[in-house]
Amino acid sequence: MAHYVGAIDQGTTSSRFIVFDQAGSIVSVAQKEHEQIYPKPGYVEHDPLEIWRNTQEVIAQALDKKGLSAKDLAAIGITNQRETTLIWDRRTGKPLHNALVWQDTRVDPMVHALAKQGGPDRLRSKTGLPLASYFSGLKLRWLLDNVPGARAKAEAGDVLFGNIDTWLVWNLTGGPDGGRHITDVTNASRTQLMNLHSLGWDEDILRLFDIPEACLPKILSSSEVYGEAKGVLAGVPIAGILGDQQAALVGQTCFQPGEAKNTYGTGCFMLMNTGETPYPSKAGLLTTVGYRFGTAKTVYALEGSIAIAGALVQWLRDNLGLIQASSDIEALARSVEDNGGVTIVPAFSGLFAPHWNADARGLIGGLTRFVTKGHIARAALESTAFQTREVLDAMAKDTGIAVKELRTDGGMVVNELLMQFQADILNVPVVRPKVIETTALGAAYAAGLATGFWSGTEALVQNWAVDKRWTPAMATAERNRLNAEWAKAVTRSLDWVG
Ligand SMILES: Nc1ncnc2c1ncn2[C@@H]1O[C@H](COP(=O)(O)OP(=O)(O)O)[C@@H](O)[C@H]1O
Ligand SMILES: O=P(O)(O)OC[C@H](O)CO
Repeated sequence: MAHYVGAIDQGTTSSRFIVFDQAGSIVSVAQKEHEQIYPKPGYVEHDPLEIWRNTQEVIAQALDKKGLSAKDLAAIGITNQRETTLIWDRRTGKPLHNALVWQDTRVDPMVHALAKQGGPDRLRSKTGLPLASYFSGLKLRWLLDNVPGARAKAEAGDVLFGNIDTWLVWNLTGGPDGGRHITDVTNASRTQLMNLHSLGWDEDILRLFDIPEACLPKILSSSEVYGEAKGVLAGVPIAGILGDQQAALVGQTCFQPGEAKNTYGTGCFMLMNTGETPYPSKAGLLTTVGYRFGTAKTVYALEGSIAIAGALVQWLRDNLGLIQASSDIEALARSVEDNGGVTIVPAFSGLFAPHWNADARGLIGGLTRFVTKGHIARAALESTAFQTREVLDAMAKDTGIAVKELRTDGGMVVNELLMQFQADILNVPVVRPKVIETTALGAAYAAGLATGFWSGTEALVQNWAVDKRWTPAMATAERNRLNAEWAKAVTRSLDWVG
């Protein structure tokens, strides 16, 4: 009998394959980074073939490490960086262009043009999303307009569109040889092409964006058997698909309305379960699909998306050479007592929630000759905490719910300095669960629920356990002073270009 469930977690910086047992504990893991391609300012691309190769490699490695094979897996789930957009040839399986990553801002001119036509309100009420370069729809439009011959082939159904989930399922189920062209409702909700109420592609928006429906995948639930894998996982049912932030919501077992989690990876994303009807935001949040398990009712979420969190740590490492490894930032930040008056606003792709200012750009403010590398490191970590505070305030404004404690996960939460500062600046306790790979865990849960490996959500809630809790320890006056400095710096970063 198969004792485990596997999950592919294809993130912005790396691909992982993780094997979980019935208790939701990690049995084996393998991970590989892929190249970030920056052809010009504002452009961010990934090579889809590299992602597919890495995915196959990490699957084989994770199984090998523990002497496992496909027979040991009851099912696999897939979770992925959302919105990242690619098109490929149905016959050859070859991508027609690098994938346009969610952070890529090349469609800003289209955003401005559509805004003049009065699009934003219509789009928000139908899709829950503001008009922004972040989502897939306009990225797909750019590819169809700019890759020679792509539009005609897409109209004929010979060129397929997908986010990374769709690309991986299609390849895992045979590629040109009968691969399934599907997505799940959470990923579809981030294209800005899906109607949040009918959960189908919206004809009006397809017309507005000039997208042929023939190239779009079929939208399915987040938890059902989509097909069997071929290759190294031959015969294993693929039974769960969730965008990575929704997967973390499931992995953190936020199944009750009002429960929320915050995932600190390349970006930082807070999602709150808002129950079975879409909850419109007036405070700059996104309304999105949280999850849909098989034929059960769809659960919606409010989301505060922050584009740059861990990516700023990577930037200090790769572009400035201040640190050798991301993990070095904590010691460097601890080498000083405070931020020395420095504030960093990492508006590298504009500012996302709650500002949605495409023309914002990053700044480092408050520099004096006193400032050292340590202060820069500290201000970099603090920027994630300040952005999270803005998002939590927006959640409270929209829903009237003051989160009692914040469940965290993602690559940055090993950073204890950040976790304490986060609790201090929110004035809310911050909790880290035992398993911080909740993104992969959520995808595994979706797959295991569909195949009966887990009996229901109650069993999953039993699996969740606290590793560490940080309680607020900062004086109110200091918190207010720091928050005011942050607000001032944000004002200066807005509308920098354009
Ligand atoms: N100790 C650390 N302190 C701060 N940031 C870290 C630390 N370790 C990793 N990171 C950051 O976490 C991010 C990776 O987290 P992960 O959840 O794997 O991201 P993703 O899913 O977006 O690929 C990177 O941006 C990295 O810079
Ligand atoms: O890869 P992550 O974890 O930074 O997540 C990216 C998000 O899905 C983008 O919306």
